[in-house]
Amino acid sequence: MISINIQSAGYEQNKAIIKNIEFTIPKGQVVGLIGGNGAGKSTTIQTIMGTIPHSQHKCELSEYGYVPERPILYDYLTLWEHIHLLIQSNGQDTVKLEQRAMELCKIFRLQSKLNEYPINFSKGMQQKVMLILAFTPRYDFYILDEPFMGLDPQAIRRLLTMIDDTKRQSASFLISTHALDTAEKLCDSFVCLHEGKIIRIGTLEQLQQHHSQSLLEIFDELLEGVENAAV
Ligand SMILES: Nc1ncnc2c1ncn2[C@@H]1O[C@H](COP(=O)(O)OP(=O)(O)OP(=O)(O)O)[C@@H](O)[C@H]1O
Repeated sequence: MISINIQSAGYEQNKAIIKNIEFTIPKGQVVGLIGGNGAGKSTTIQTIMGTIPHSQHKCELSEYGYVPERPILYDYLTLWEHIHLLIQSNGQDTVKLEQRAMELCKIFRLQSKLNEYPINFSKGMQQKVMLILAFTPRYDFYILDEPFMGLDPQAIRRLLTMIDDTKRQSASFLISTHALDTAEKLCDSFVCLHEGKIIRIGTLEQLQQHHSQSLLEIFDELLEGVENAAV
């Protein structure tokens, strides 16, 4: 189980963007981080990863796979060179990693692009490259920031299958997304953020409380409640 405990975090001294973010990610489970634009999802992820400039937090992580919100690619490396760089810097079995990377390139239909430069790929193809790099080594924990963004429907289905398979091997996931219909089916529980604070935590059943609603309807109601209370 991974425990996230963030007292406060922000980009400038004494200017907290997120506050009191506490939740756990049980082994073999997918936790969805949901919230509107600017709610603090990426800031929470950056804090967990220890890359936010100012923070008071306690999150003990070992190695993990990470897909950033926007693809991070080297201008002068081909797809194969990106994979190779990752394999060389990783302590796991090189042959196994190469096999796995090639398998993932096939899954995402990029096997014919190995000698091309990802910097020139379409947005969705670049997203696939980030997924291939994150899923090549086997980790116990993965942080995926908006992983479905730009993916075609086939790639979304394949990613969902990959997450499910990886989860079965006891890996945990923290996934930030606006794709609430997908999140509803994928995630075991949800952390709902608004203006840098948690407004609700729970499974879909716990969030539904009285009657069956979609995650989108629940989130809409939660926001309405918070906004009305603020008036
Ligand atoms: N590098 C930065 N410097 C200063 N402020 C930032 C920076 N990045 C984000 N912020 C601010 O932090 C707040 C939360 O942003 P964050 O990116 O965490 O939201 P988000 O929930 O991921 O939003 P979105 O769904 O739009 O990606 C916003 O008010 C944003 O302007």
